[in-house]
Amino acid sequence: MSIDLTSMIYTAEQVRVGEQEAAVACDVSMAQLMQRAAQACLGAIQAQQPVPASLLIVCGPGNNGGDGWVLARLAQHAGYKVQVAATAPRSNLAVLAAQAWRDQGGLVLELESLSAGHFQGVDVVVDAMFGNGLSRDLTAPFIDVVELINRHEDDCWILSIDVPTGLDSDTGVAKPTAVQANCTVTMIALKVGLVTGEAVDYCGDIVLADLGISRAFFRTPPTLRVIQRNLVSEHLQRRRNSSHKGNYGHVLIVGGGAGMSGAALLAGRAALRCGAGKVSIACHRDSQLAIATAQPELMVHAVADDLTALLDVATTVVIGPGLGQTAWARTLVEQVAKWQGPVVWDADALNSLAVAPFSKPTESDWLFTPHPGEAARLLGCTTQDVAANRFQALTQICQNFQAYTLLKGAGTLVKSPHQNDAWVCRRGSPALAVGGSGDVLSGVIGALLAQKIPLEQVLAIAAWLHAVAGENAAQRGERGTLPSDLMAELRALVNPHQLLATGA
Ligand SMILES: NC(=O)C1=CN([C@@H]2O[C@H](COP(=O)(O)OP(=O)(O)OC[C@H]3O[C@@H](n4cnc5c(N)ncnc54)[C@H](OP(=O)(O)O)[C@@H]3O)[C@@H](O)[C@H]2O)[C@@H](O)CC1
Ligand SMILES: Nc1ncnc2c1ncn2[C@@H]1O[C@H](COP(=O)(O)OP(=O)(O)O)[C@@H](O)[C@H]1O
Ligand SMILES: [K+]
Repeated sequence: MSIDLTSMIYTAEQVRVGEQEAAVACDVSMAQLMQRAAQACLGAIQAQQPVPASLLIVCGPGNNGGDGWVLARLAQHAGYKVQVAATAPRSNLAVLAAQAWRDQGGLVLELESLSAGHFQGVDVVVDAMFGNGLSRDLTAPFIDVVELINRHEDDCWILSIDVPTGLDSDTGVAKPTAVQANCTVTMIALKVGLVTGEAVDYCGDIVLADLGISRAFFRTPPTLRVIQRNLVSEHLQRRRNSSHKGNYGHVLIVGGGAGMSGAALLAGRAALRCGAGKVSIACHRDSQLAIATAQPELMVHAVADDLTALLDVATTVVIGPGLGQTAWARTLVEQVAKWQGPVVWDADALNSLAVAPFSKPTESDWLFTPHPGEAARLLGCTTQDVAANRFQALTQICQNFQAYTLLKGAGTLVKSPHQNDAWVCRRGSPALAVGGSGDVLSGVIGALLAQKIPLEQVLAIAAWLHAVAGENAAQRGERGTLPSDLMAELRALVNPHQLLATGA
């Protein structure tokens, strides 16, 4: 069976340990790996800029710099004009590679002396300062060089070797800034820090160079798996011709407090468009008319304080969209917390749990969909703490609340409380950065749960559908895309067997 290498994501430590074991298993030396790494970078440059382009290669002290030194030699042999700016090499391999460059007559500019003038006529800048060995925040001169490189992003094509310098390869956080690459050629495996959080602003196109040791390396189980289209199509089979609405569940959406009817409406619409058999809304009396008028297929109930009758007929509950934090909201949260069945907790329902948690009934399955702010409240930390290590925050919420958890934002992360596997969604668009997008997502999850998509997969599938719907809606203009625009896209995406033009 062939492995899709780009679907498995590892921590820096896993790569460090795994690459050494894999190299031994494949009888390849570290020096050979470095040679192959440089060769892979040369390939990426050749695909972008043919000879005789001009290259500026900026090398740091470790093996990332070593890759840069080897590349300098290979690129010059290939006919490129090469300048190297470097700090003194410290790792053994980098020392040897630097010497080989000098032996070939290559000149070297001190990193500290690098200035805007050196970028004149340069077509390609290669960032070989730090890779997965970045151990602390950047300081001078590296931070100045990163800023200098970024100032030339319009006139040069920027390639980062392994990881954009400054980006933490585990967390995707810039420390405190990072190279904004057009392309990152990453070695052996994709790293967590390349696919979540801020990383999407720095890496550009990511090219994976497996350096010929993948067959041994990929025995290591990954930290994250990339959510892929086939997971979605596997679980969204054609409907039986004889089926009826009773086969597709009954979603109850609890939300729509006074003045917040829109959020519940969006969640309800998304649940309908994703195939729920029936969708009811339990909302504040002030919101009832607006929701019922906007979408006749929704059954809209004004609830003063008692959800019993609605909970009795629901197969899935989504609580949170437009719920607010009033005493009314808290009464509803208390009742849903005792309900036995699958519950999606979103928005203010999560905030309510953060303030006063309930223990989950054993018969219930809870699914949490926090954005980083809500995640911080659940964990009693700051949003910055969550951003500093999204994967850790995800894992902690999962453990603390025994909830299937989806941490929102670019590179959405998903984890089950029962399995070690976690997922990352590499699809999506900043078009989704608008109020109401999250409400749509909670409706999608509710609909999928109602249709009996397994708990272990449901958040991953919903994240992918929502992200790709966002991408597709953004085709008509990223800025100004509305959550309402996702509905038609979702409808097409949840019918993969119909071969509609979904653009996915
Ligand atoms: N191993 C292999 O098989 C292969 C590895 N490959 C390549 O090697 C790269 C990993 O190499 P690496 O481990 O040497 O790490 P790297 O990123 O060069 O940096 C470490 C150096 O930087 C220093 N340093 C760190 N942070 C700093 C800071 N903020 N400011 C200043 N200094 C700082 C740190 O010093 P220290 O923390 O020890 O004081 C150390 O000297 C990997 O990304 C890939 O490109 C490929 O060739 C394929 C085969
Ligand atoms: N830049 C982005 N890239 C990918 N997805 C995004 C981006 N910005 C927002 N999203 C997605 O949009 C949704 C926003 O949800 P949320 O913050 O809860 O918004 P709201 O509460 O206003 O509905 C999440 O699913 C999030 O992952
Ligand atoms: K780098």
